[in-house]
Amino acid sequence: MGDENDFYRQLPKVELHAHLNGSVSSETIDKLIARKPHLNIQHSMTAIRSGQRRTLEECFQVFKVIHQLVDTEEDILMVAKDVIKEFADDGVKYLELRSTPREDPKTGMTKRRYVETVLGAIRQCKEEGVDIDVRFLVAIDRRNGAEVAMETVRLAEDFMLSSDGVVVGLDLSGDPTVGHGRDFLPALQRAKNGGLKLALHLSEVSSQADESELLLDLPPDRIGHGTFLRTEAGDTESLVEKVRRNNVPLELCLTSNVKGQTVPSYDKHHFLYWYKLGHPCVICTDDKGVFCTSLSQEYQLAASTFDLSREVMWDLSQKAIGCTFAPLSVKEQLEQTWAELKPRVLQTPGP
Ligand SMILES: CNc1ncnc2c1ncn2[C@@H]1O[C@H](COP(=O)(O)O)[C@@H](O)[C@H]1O
Ligand SMILES: [Zn+2]
Repeated sequence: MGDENDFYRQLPKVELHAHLNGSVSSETIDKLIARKPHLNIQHSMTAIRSGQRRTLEECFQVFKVIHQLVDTEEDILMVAKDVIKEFADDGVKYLELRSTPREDPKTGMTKRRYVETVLGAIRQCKEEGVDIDVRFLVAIDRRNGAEVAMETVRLAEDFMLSSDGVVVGLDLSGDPTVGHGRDFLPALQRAKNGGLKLALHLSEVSSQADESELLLDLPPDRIGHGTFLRTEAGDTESLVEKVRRNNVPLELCLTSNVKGQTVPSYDKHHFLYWYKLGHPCVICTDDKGVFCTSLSQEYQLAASTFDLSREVMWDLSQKAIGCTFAPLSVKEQLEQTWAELKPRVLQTPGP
């Protein structure tokens, strides 16, 4: 009798929505705390455990604490390598990591060095033979405004051309209650014209209808969360219709949304709505460290909540390949990997 945990760990998976500093495991947090005892940071300040919930605002406080712990090149290298290896151990074959470049005059960190360090971690994991293909999305934190956003786009453009295909796109994230998407339109438009793919957090909270309406016209290449797309009415065409017309895949993160209280319970998660429409949906973790989860756990949770079979979950993980920002040759390789693993993983007897 196949154990469900084992099945979901062995299921080959694609992770497309993972914030680097939100993905730091408690083991890595231990190492960081040991490096910086003077900060007096406790474990309870960096993670939201099972059964616990926080407002989204409180979640953003947690990131500030983690950022204090991760403020040198050495920290970033360690964090990125640990996170990549943890995803690989969890059966993730292809990962798109995202992170906001930070500078810190105290440690001498620059935004360019920040990105170079993450790319260095990706390279080292590859050299060490870690069985995972990793790409990077440069993140814009909406809190930092339009000017910084444009700077970030320029940085991303540089790396897109010099990183051997590792930097593939841009993310718009950060506290959704801060700022307005219209301020980021010029930067996002420029990025898109320059060939960067766009993964945008959209309608993570209610009251973002105007912004989503505007940003959906870009259109983005993928949408993070889209929790309130369904209920917010647009002016002319509904937001749902716009998303469907452009066939923009959704990155859906069950635990993140429930623990962050933008979705009242797992069974009310908008996954089911979009899945039933036959719309491309990719299950993701968002912040596996902060929300104490893993991608295999998220797949298992979706399966148990919505009563989906192993075959259905296999299809979901396979369809995610088509939603990656990887070049066609990589997508074909991944399809090959899925095909090779299928008989062994799927056809072992279930419960
Ligand atoms: C919970 N839902 C969410 N909504 C919006 N943005 C989020 C997020 N979770 C994480 N981030 C974004 O990712 C940063 C941490 O990783 P990096 O320092 O970039 O690696 C946060 O500061 C925030 O900007
Ligand atoms: Zn996110």
